[in-house]
Amino acid sequence: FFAKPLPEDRVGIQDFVLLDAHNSETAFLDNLKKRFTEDLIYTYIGTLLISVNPYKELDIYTKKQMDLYMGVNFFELPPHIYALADNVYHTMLSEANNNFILISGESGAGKTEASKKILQYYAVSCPSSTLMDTVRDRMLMSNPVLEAFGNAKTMKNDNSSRFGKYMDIQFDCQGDAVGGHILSYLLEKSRVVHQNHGERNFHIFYQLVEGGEEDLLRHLGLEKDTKRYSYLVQV
Ligand SMILES: Nc1ncnc2c1ncn2[C@@H]1O[C@H](COP(=O)(O)OP(=O)(O)OP(=O)(O)O)[C@@H](O)[C@H]1O
Repeated sequence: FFAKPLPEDRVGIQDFVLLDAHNSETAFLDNLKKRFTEDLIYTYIGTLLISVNPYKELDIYTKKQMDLYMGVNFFELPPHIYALADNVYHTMLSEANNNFILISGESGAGKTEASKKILQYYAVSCPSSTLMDTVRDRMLMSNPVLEAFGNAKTMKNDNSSRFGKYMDIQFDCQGDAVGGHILSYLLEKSRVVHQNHGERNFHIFYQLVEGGEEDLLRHLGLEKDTKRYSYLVQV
């Protein structure tokens, strides 16, 4: 018998709880930096997950990685967002209670991407039924629409969410997803008429003007040239 091969992760300390200098900010940051330079972007503080944005595609979100983390004890494998997602799911089922994942960080930290990784993980790992597929498709496929209307390029992030998002997935006692909600709040409406220097309006306006079909543009009285519209070319 062969044990599942563990991904390499022997850089620094995987869990800050084990850091000797536990009240030293420098030691904390050094550990994060050391791991980050080896493309290890995740580190735990107990059950809390710290993620550092790599700003490049890493080979850590494959189906193989998902399989590795499915149903495995939280601390058994190197820190990963899949471990967190899996742990929350199983805790919910075993405790028959609501559970939540709170994602926070400054603009560009990777919150939106993290939420998408979690959804993708559930899409693959949760039991599948026709209803589940519908829920899954709606949760996953609503993202591009929400991002078109609610995201914009800012100085910090080319795809910055300019609204808060609350998302819930409802599961039955078997662990099948049976429904969900996505609520948006505090949309930065002022961006429609004013953007700071170097920033852009919501993606949808450019997508419409540049990518809209001729008939639609004619119907809306628009021309295929974003430079004609002052709300789209503020400097
Ligand atoms: N895990 C990741 N792997 C690779 N690239 C990432 C990852 N997370 C984030 N990025 C990159 O960083 C960019 C910004 O991330 P994201 O939009 O998730 O930030 P955010 O915290 O939601 O920002 P905002 O608060 O402005 O919406 C992404 O468009 C992507 O290019």
